[in-house]
This record gives sequence, C-alpha cells and structure tokens, in this order.
Amino acid sequence: MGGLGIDLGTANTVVATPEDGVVFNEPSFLLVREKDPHRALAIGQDARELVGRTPVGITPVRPIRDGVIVDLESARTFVTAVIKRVAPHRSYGLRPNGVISVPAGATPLERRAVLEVGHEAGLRKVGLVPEPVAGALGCGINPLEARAHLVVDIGGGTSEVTAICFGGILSHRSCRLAGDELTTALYQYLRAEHKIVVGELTAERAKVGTPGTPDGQALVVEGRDAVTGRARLVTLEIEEIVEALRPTTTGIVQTLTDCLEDLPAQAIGDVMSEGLLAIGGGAMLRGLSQLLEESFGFPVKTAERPLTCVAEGAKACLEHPEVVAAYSS
Ligand SMILES: Nc1ncnc2c1ncn2[C@@H]1O[C@H](COP(=O)(O)OP(=O)(O)OP(=O)(O)O)[C@@H](O)[C@H]1O
Repeated sequence: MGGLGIDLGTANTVVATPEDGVVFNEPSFLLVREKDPHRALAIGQDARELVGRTPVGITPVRPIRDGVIVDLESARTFVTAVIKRVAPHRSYGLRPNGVISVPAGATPLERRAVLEVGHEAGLRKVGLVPEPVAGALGCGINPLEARAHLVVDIGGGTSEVTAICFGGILSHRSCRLAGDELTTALYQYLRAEHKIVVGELTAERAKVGTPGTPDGQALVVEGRDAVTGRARLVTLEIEEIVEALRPTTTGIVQTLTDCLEDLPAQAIGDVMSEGLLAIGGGAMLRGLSQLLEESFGFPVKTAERPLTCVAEGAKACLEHPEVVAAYSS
C-alpha cells in the first residue's frame, strides 16, 4: 500500500514512503510573492538559502512554529508544494493517503488545522499520530505494548517529554527550550563574552559542529567585532560551548524531571530498566546524553536517525492504523 508519512516540524519537514523510505528532508521554509501567497516560488533548502537576501516583494515564510501550524494559508501552500515534489514520481494514484505527526500536547484546534491542511494539500485520508509515538515506532518500539516508554523529542521549537504505554499517554510535559533557543543562547554568549556578532547560520554551525570533524575538536567562528565592526575569528573549545548552553540544557532536564514526577511508580520501574529514548535533531547535541544520564541515572538511547525517525514512524502507521486509532484522542 502507498501513502506518505509526514513530520511537519518547526525546523524541518520530513516525508517517508513505504516504498522508498525518506523522500523529502528539508527546512520548513517557503518563499512566496507578497501579491501571490498561494504559489510557492521555492520550498525547503532553496527557500532557506534565500533568507536574508530576498528581493523586495518576496517573503520567506516559516508556516510551523513550536511544532504547530501558525498560518493556515502558507502551511497549505507549503504542504501542497512538498506533496507535488515527492508524489509525481511515484504510483500513489491521484490522492495518496497520509499520516501526519503532531506534538503530543497539540490542542484539538491545532490538530484540526493539520487535518485541514493535509486534505486541502491533496491527501485522500489523513491520520494524525503524536510525534513521540511515531518516533518510538520509527525506532522499532511497539507503542501498543503494556510497558511504559519515555521519549524526549528535542526539536527546533520545542522539547517534549512523553511517557507512552499501551496506546495511551501516561504523562507529558513540554517547554520552548530546543534547537532554536540553543542557537540563540550561543549567539548571545558570543556577543556577551567574546564581543563578536555572528550570523544565525554561523551560530547554528557552532552548535551543531562541522560534519566529519572529531567531536572534541575546537571550532573557529567568524564574525564582526561588536565594537570596531571589523571581521574577527574566535576559537571555541567544546567545553566552552557546553557551558554556554548549560542554562538551556538545564531547562530541558527540569522538564524531564517534571514529567517523571507525574509517572506512576510501576512505570518508573520500566523507565529505569529500559532508559530514555532521545529523538529530534537536538538529541545529537554534544554532551547532552551524558548530562541526562548523570542527572537521572538511567541509560539514554539516542535514536539512530533522530531527524527522520518521526516521519519513518508516521510512514509505519500507514500499515498499522491501529496505532493511529489508539492514540487518536
Ligand atoms: N548535530 C546536532 N547537534 C545539535 N543540534 C542539532 C544537530 N543537528 C540538528 N540539530 C538541531 O535540531 C533542530 C531540528 O530538529 P528537528 O528537525 O527534529 O526539529 P523539528 O521537528 O523541525 O522541530 P519541532 O519538533 O520543534 O517541530 C535544529 O534546531 C537543529 O539546529
């Protein structure tokens, strides 16, 4: 059976299909003409690259904030363009079915907005699944078994901590301390401590690290001196980055603590023996899994593919509608 598993994220949108796996994995950005907001000029990476250098009359839009749709019209334009991009090459028939992930804490109104956008963007049947449930499924965990699983999803806009068991949510907490906030914290640290102003993309690169370089290697960051305005380089040791981000990561630890406090004792036993599953791009932050293990004393397993496991789980739901049905309320 065909169809699309869709993770509509604040930072990235990922689409997976049963036939081909991940077929779209790009930033949730859209570029439109102000006079014609229904037509996408560019989406994803192409649109993201133009941020900060768009000509007059053209606007970059992020239709998703904190995991939920903030602008129905641009979300519809964005999702329609994404489906057009991934669907023509495949034999889905005219209107593919879709399962879309939503934050576990989404309100009924926010869930309805996603359903509406899915239908209007051309999907035939649309199912919704909570992100931690999809993420767990995408990592090979059965979210219907009679055993508690604790999932932390550190995305672009929010960190969500959710305990799931037997088709239901045991406890859930979320905070707005996630990838975007970590990037902002690093930007502010560089300005305050090193008197250097960097671009958003530079701060993001410093947070993520350079692919292919060893984890402990220092980073050289380029920016503008806050006083003289001249270009300047700063070398940042990894330990310094970890410390600069400490106030934000401590907030994420607090959210986990709050969620654990709501858990029944029997479920705590499951979590102690099985540990915590960390998903979302922020789960790859250097030093984070060690911090969580030190704070809670149980193992932390970072997903093998933290950025795509939610879409892969949503795709798996196409073949397991019982998961969508169980977690639909
Ligand atoms: N190696 C890395 N280290 C730290 N952060 C990373 C790394 N790779 C990606 N990120 C961050 O992960 C975030 C994106 O994660 P993800 O795609 O899971 O979020 P999202 O699903 O779009 O957001 P949300 O769940 O809030 O809607 C970005 O802030 C990005 O900077």
